[in-house]
Amino acid sequence: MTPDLMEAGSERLQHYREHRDEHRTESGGRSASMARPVVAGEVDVTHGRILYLEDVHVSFDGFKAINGLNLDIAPGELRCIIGPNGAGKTTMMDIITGKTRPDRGTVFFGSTIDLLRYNEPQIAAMGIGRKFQKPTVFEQLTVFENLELALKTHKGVGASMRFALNGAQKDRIAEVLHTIHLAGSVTRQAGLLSHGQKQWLEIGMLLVQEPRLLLLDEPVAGMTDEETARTAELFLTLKGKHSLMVVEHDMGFIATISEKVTVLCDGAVLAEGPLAQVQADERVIEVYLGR
Ligand SMILES: Nc1ncnc2c1ncn2[C@@H]1O[C@H](COP(=O)(O)OP(=O)(O)OP(=O)(O)O)[C@@H](O)[C@H]1O
Repeated sequence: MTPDLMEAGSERLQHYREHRDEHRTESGGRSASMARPVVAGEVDVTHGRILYLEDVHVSFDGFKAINGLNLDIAPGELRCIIGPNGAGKTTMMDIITGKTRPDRGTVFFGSTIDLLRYNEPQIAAMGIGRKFQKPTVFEQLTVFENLELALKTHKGVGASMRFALNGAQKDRIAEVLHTIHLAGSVTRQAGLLSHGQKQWLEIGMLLVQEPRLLLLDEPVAGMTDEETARTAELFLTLKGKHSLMVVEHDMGFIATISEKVTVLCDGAVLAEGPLAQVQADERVIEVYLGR
């Protein structure tokens, strides 16, 4: 790039920054299309939080699905979220990932990024990966091709397979293959994998994108005991390098991986702490564990 072009670019950026606030909407500046794209490296965790929710509310036709939710997650933490059916766990993840807009409240990624100003693709691109309960790998492609596609799509070259991976990208895929226990199945068609392997592959497809925060919805549902144990090992390996929020009903799995557990009920936090502590909480026993 020539110095002229660089100068013009930096002027445009400066102009955009100066006028950014003028584009904010009445609803607290939540016009996602006007938000400046954020790159994952910019997430400021110096205040000890990668995710921060305060007094979040969402109603669906008058029904309060999320009702004054407060939650924060530390960088590198592995947080387990439990709660009865309808507690608001999925809705909470929908809010964090930009799928659902809250009626009010604060949702921050690090201490500077107001997630309510961004849309779903922007939030994914800035480093929040989400894994839904059902695996959604590309069954006709090989394990390697699935990872390659996830990496290329994330890097913005679309779904094209024409672009060759560079050395660092190949290394990243090799590292992820090892992490998800699929290094021996590189050329295997994804459709031929077991349910557990498909789940790991989908987690791998998120990992190649190097997310800061991973939201995982019932990751061990339908897994064999052995697959569940390996998934626990996997999550313990990921902890520290990534922050993880795991929503799960399998209490054995929670007991293996958890440090701090948050119990949601009626759209708010009912209890929070070590598993043994929340399991002994009368309110928790009443609404959830004692059912
Ligand atoms: N789009 C929607 N329209 C109307 N009601 C909704 C909508 N999404 C969620 N709800 C309601 O909000 C409440 C919370 O639902 P949510 O799916 O978040 O709970 P959950 O804790 O994930 O439950 P589960 O453990 O069964 O998955 C439920 O009563 C649900 O019926």
